[in-house]
Amino acid sequence: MHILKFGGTSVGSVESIKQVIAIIEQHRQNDTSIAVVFSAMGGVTNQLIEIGRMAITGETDYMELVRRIEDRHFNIVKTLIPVKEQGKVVAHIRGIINELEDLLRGVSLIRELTLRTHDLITSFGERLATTIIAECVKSRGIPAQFLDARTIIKTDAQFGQAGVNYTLTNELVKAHFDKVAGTAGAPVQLITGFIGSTEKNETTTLGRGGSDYTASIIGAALNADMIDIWTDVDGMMTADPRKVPNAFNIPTITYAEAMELSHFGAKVIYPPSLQPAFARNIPIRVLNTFNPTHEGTLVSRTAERRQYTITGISSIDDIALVNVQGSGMIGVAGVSAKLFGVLAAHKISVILISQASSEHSICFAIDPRGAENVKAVLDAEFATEIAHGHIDNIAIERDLSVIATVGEGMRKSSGIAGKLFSVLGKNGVNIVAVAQGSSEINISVVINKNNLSKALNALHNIFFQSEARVLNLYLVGTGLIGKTLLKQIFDQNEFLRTEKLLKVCVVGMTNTRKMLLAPRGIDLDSWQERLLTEGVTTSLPAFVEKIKDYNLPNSVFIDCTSDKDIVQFYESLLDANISVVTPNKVANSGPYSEYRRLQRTALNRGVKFLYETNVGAGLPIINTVQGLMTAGDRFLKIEAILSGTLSYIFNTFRIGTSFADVVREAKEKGYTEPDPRDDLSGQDVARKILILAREAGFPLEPEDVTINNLLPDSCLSAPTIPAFFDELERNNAYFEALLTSAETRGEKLRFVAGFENNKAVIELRSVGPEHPFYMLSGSDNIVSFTTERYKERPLVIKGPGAGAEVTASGVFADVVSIGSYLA
Ligand SMILES: NC(=O)c1ccc[n+]([C@@H]2O[C@H](COP(=O)([O-])OP(=O)(O)OC[C@H]3O[C@@H](n4cnc5c(N)ncnc54)[C@H](O)[C@@H]3O)[C@@H](O)[C@H]2O)c1
Ligand SMILES: N[C@@H](CCO)C(=O)O
Ligand code: NA
Repeated sequence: MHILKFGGTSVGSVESIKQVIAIIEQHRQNDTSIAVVFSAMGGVTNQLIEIGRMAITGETDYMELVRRIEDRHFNIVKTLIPVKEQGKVVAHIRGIINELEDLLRGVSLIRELTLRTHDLITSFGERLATTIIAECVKSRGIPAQFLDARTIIKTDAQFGQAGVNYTLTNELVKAHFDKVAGTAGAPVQLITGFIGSTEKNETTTLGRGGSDYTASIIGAALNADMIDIWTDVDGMMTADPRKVPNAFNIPTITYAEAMELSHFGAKVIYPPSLQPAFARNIPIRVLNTFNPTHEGTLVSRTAERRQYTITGISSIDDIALVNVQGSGMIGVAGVSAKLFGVLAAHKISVILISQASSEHSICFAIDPRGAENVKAVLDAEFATEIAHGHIDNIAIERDLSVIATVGEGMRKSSGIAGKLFSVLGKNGVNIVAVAQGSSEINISVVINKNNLSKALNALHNIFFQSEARVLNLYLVGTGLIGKTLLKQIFDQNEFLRTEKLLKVCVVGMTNTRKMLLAPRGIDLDSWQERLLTEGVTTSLPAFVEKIKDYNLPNSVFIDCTSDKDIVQFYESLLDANISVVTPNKVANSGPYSEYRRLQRTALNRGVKFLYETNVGAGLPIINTVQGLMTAGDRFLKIEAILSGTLSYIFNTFRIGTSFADVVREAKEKGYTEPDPRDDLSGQDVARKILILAREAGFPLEPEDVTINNLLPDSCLSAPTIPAFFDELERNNAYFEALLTSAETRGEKLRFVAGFENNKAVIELRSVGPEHPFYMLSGSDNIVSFTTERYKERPLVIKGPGAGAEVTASGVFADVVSIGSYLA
């Protein structure tokens, strides 16, 4: 025997009832013997409750609502039953509605609605729906029979949520089905869900999940092979898809997991109502009436081997936490008995409990709507203890949520809690309380409500690993480097997704004119167009505020400008657990205290502040210095060529050519700063040697760097970039003289930065063929580190140190390393 149960949405309309009939026919063709349980048409139960309420207050409009219910049912008859049979069925329905109307007249006369009558009124929903569907099924030539569950399910008289008398019920169910099996054609039993009756034949209802309960009771009594719960979603999902867009179907789940998940708000099934079936080890499938070929979710005692260590993540979005603490609780037996005794006596349901072994405090989560009441109750109950100072005031904390991570795979497997806390920590989600039962299949954490969506998505992303981890990027600056970076991300996305399980998603971008924020991602093959058409006027403060508002997990802010004002936002971004990656040197080359503060903030927040491209573009210079420092080496001396622009210029400039033209070429090749005066003045190199010295452990200030000027004063003071180029033209002889003097000695011009004995000096030198800096070409940078461990021969890094591709690539590598760190 196979039991099918169809919920309210499955029997809510003509179309869905057609689906239901098709599913029943399918089973008949497969020759399975079935019994089918139905809920009321979607919305009807609530309408009946409303009608009852109106009837007691004497409002007569309730008849209007009754008419609407009647029309909805008649409409099914008219569309799904052949005309010649309609009269009989309409009369039948009319008869049932008349009974309801008589009952309501009684209620409105005596102005009283007992729970008993309330149950009777709501029973009409299932009775009407099942009657009609039975007629529809029969009219299709399928042998079928309407079965009023009140004749087989016997309960006590606790109206509203009646307790089932299993002994009697099981006997009646078996007897009925035995009799049916002996009847010619063995008609399919179409059964009203939700209702039963007392021994005195008074109508009762079975409470929440009532029709599932009916299916479960009958299935258990008949020892069914399977129970199918047909609903309007493809089974249970790994998380609520409204909160976690990447949630997906769970193919198999255990009873225990289903129970844990549903307690935390996964509403597809209500497992307590399936208890009779669980007890008999009857598998249950959750299926979609509107997508009947989908495999849905199989709920059974053991789940098959899983791909993931956890099964699902669920949440209760709004809870309050009550904290009872005080020195008088330590080592005193009976405090918790008293506490929870009082809560039970006041019918206060506790969602989660946590007590640390110090016994100094107990906290528990409750529905926030009851918080005031709980406080009053506990204040009264513990008045003496509070007065004597044994217990502090009862404290209530609100605006919290609880997230449950559930799965049999967590049992006896280490590292899961570690992963969970680490992900939340790296995303700046503070954990207010924690609970894990010894069953180990549920770890629950209480967090601030405003972090709920971020936490759910971050956890889902990390635990369901076959899905790539998402990095959310915000890019400021879509100039040379920014644009190249976007192109590189676009080209590399597929590789990152498949090989590194990393999904890099650009969710915001801005330049000086427009900004665009799209939490669902911006397509990188058309970002220019989108920024132009959908972007709004740039406001950096607004951009940063939005980033914080979105509160997306694994967020990275990328500053691809040379702007001085953006830097002020870094700290607050890091503070909000957003990593920062930048080729912009401004932040790291201001006062030492600011440099230090950013480092500290990132460290304290567990996020990253990365700037490899501050020195030597994509060359691994910063990482190398940091590596040596971490391993305890000590820096003695740094000597370097750190300007790609100046390297290119002195490798290209010849007597008889224009120095200004060579500078223009460097700019066109993408080597110069947005303002090339920064390169030629030595400012850019000064910043770099300052940053290197700081990374090497020396707290240098900008004024500790001496720049021996390369340029004549008139060039240095040029007010605009065009004026600067004019001055370069005018001073061509000066640059030729420099070059000639070097060449006559057989040497080359090199703009060298040196750091030794706490002093940094930058100057133009001419070096001979024996010098390691002689053999450089193009935009090459070179840096030579003399350290305690690299003393005899220095550690040298050399290669192109400027240009769009190599710089963007260095920024990209920083971004990807954050992806690995967060994983
Ligand atoms: N070119 C290189 O080889 C190289 C190497 C290493 C580091 N860098 C650094 O990369 C950074 C970017 O250089 P680039 O050549 O791409 O510059 P760019 O002038 O081409 O681009 C700068 C972008 O930033 C935007 N921008 C500037 N201020 C802004 C603000 N306040 N708000 C929003 N957007 C703003 C501009 O609109 C533009 O899109 C600089 O800090 C530079 O020092 C460059
Ligand atoms: N303008 C810089 C870019 C690299 O930081 C240079 O020429 O070296
Ligand atoms: Na670098």
